[in-house]
Amino acid sequence: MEYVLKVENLSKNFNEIKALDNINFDLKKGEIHGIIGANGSGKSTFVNILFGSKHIMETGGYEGDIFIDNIKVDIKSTYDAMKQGIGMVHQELALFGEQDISSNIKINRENIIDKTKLLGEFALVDRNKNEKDAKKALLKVGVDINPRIKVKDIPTNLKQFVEIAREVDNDKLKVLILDEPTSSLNVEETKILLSNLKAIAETGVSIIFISHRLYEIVDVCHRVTIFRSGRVIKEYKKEDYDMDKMALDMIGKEVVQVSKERKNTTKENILSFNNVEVSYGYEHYKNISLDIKKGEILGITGLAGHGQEIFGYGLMGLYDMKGDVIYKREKLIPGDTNSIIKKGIYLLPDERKEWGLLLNKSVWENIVFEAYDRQNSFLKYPALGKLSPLNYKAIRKYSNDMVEKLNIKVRDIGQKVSDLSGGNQQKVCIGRAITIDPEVLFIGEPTRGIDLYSKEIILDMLLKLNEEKNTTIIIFSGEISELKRVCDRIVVMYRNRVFKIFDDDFKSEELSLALSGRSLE
Ligand SMILES: Nc1ncnc2c1ncn2[C@@H]1O[C@H](COP(=O)(O)OP(=O)(O)OP(=O)(O)O)[C@@H](O)[C@H]1O
Repeated sequence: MEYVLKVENLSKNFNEIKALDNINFDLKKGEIHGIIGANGSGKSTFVNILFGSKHIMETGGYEGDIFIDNIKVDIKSTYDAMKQGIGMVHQELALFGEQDISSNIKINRENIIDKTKLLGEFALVDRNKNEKDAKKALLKVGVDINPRIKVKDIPTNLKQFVEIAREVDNDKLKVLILDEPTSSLNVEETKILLSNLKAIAETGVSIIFISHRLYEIVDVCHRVTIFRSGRVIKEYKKEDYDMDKMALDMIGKEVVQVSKERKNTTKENILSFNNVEVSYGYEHYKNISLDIKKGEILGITGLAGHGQEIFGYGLMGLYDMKGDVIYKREKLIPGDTNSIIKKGIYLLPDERKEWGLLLNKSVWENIVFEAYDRQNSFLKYPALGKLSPLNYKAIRKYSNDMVEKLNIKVRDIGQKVSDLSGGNQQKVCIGRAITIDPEVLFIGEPTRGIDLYSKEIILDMLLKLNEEKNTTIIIFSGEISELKRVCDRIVVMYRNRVFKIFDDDFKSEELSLALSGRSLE
């Protein structure tokens, strides 16, 4: 059997945490090999080792052997990995926003105009050829966009395609590692990417594919390896795929899906957007109106790039919003974030880099700091305000409870957030939002990058927050099946406007049609 990559007895410790324990893994030429596992099960650590990531070396390296084309290799840096033909797209995107798409794709592989034709020693970048190459690579991954556009002006879903195109442009690429490449893509874009990955694999490139979406894994992968607590629990061949069994292997117990009994009948609006205008980059939204009802869970959905995030982002100043916004009969100034938060509205954006996590601080500090900072919570002597010392006993109890309730995988609440897996960092953010206890909570893609067990825990927490505290929750997300389970109403955005609002029959064919701007009539 022709293995392009083989891994034997790979282990990795982060101090006392055993992130990987004797992993054996192989990858055939032209194979798409899926890796699945709960948050914190070691998937990213595994691929970070293969890609020579800096933080692996800085934390003592790894044990075990890695073979490329049957030759043992020592991967100590990203450079070593790239020399072996390994390319990787991380969970957190790494592009240069101020540069155009083609410069990002051709980075370190720029075409140079023949020096002999030039005076002097310096070489000139051949922009035309770069753009042609970039266009070719983009088409290979399934998108047709102008490579001259600056990366900062394209939405996250397109950035994901640009990053993959950057790796695919490398004609020495043997192994392509994709860590949750579809988490910011909608159903259509995911289909496009998956079918193009299949075509790329057919050209002989081998792919390691990490995802929390089982249906994608079984669609695109020839083989799947399941990680649990840093170990390989099982390997599935395509003919043996069974999603229920795979889920059970991954989590170690059955997952029960939560859902809401819809009963919100209030007519009272808590927050209204009246003919507002929103803009960012090249996008412009005009005359947008939406009433949000007190105590409801409102889902806002749409294909990526159609504006599901504009209300939360506009109100909190991440996008420019102008116009009339009324909160409990009072006029709000969009972008005046501090006073809006003080009034009881909070936003947890869908992009991780916007979360405002204090990466070098502990889990407990991240959970309580905003409530302490903005609301003087967790003080030993509340009457003294900020002069009071913190009530560490209460903080410890509260943070431990939150860690348990949200199933956050941590050594203890003193662990630095930067040391947590991506999914567990996300859960810390949700813990922070719950701690602030807002009256209105905007939350973007709350289950992105979250394993299928923890997804239910998060949705259940949101349901409880809504039921017990009557918090109005606005979830903007592309995960329609989840919205259907937990929302009172669902707004479908299409081409920069509110296309339709559904308040009863979520099963209707109309909801799917609305996503592409169509209706039954
Ligand atoms: N730099 C680090 N220092 C300490 N512990 C770390 C560090 N990086 C990762 N870990 C720990 O290693 C374990 C595996 O994390 P890893 O990121 O590989 O999980 P994952 O399966 O990719 O999770 P997710 O699905 O959430 O992305 C976790 O317990 C995590 O807290």
